[in-house]
Amino acid sequence: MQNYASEDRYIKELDPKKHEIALSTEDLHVFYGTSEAIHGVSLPFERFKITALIGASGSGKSTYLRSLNRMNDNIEGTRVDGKIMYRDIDINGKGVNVYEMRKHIGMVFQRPNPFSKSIYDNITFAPKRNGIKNKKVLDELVETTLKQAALWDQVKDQLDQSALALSGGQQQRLCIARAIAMKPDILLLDEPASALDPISTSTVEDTLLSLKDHYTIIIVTHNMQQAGRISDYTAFFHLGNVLEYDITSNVFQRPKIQATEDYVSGRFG
Ligand SMILES: Nc1ncnc2c1ncn2[C@@H]1O[C@H](COP(=O)(O)OP(=O)(O)OP(=O)(O)O)[C@@H](O)[C@H]1O
Repeated sequence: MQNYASEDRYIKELDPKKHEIALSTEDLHVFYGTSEAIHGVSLPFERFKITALIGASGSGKSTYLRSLNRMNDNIEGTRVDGKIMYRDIDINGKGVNVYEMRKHIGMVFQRPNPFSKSIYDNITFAPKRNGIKNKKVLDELVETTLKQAALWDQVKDQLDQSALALSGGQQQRLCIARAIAMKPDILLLDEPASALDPISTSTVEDTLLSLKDHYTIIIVTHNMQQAGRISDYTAFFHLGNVLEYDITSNVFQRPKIQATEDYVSGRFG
């Protein structure tokens, strides 16, 4: 792979008076043992917008995404330095209740991973553990979240059936519904459509577009067309650095950095 200079970069500044920033990182470094996978990334994530993280395999997208709600804490030997600012709190700091924080910053993984339970129980599992016991409230939560995830019409008569009997695309939308049942502010998605067929992919994309009225979404994707279709901002990762961050149409149509142009035009990746 061509070696581009990491100093040659363009990171669009967002004026905090005009753009409400829901989450940001400041000089974030991630190490696996002694190996540094993320080299000081500073990015803002605007509220109620979709930001796509793109870049070749191994460029650090998933590592960075996982840091945003401290999923890397679960990987032994991992160290994360730098700030992750959420509502004026550095959630990478000591003393943060990670369980509480993840209620605000939820995650959906690449492979649909519903629990081996009914559709209804998948949605209500975490809210119940969180103290919601009222059946009417839980019923409403199931209906609202399944509607938001564009799944209600297909499953409303089979809520007691196993989630594992759903198609891959339906399972992924159930996982999105399960994540939003905790009413997070921010949704992190790691290639949520890469295991799906084109029709299911398109439904998941429509779901994400409708969700951005209520959620700030950060999505890792290998699919350039998908980033172009759904995201407002795009960050281009290369060897653990972000070389370009801008409005998506600029990144794809008027990239400022040669590496970005080469990547989005398919010259490497
Ligand atoms: N658990 C781990 N332990 C050690 N190194 C890791 C681990 N996970 C990722 N890495 C390394 O960190 C770097 C970034 O990987 P990461 O998976 O974040 O990239 P990516 O851009 O998401 O790639 P892909 O698109 O293939 O998922 C790579 O060099 C990878 O080998």
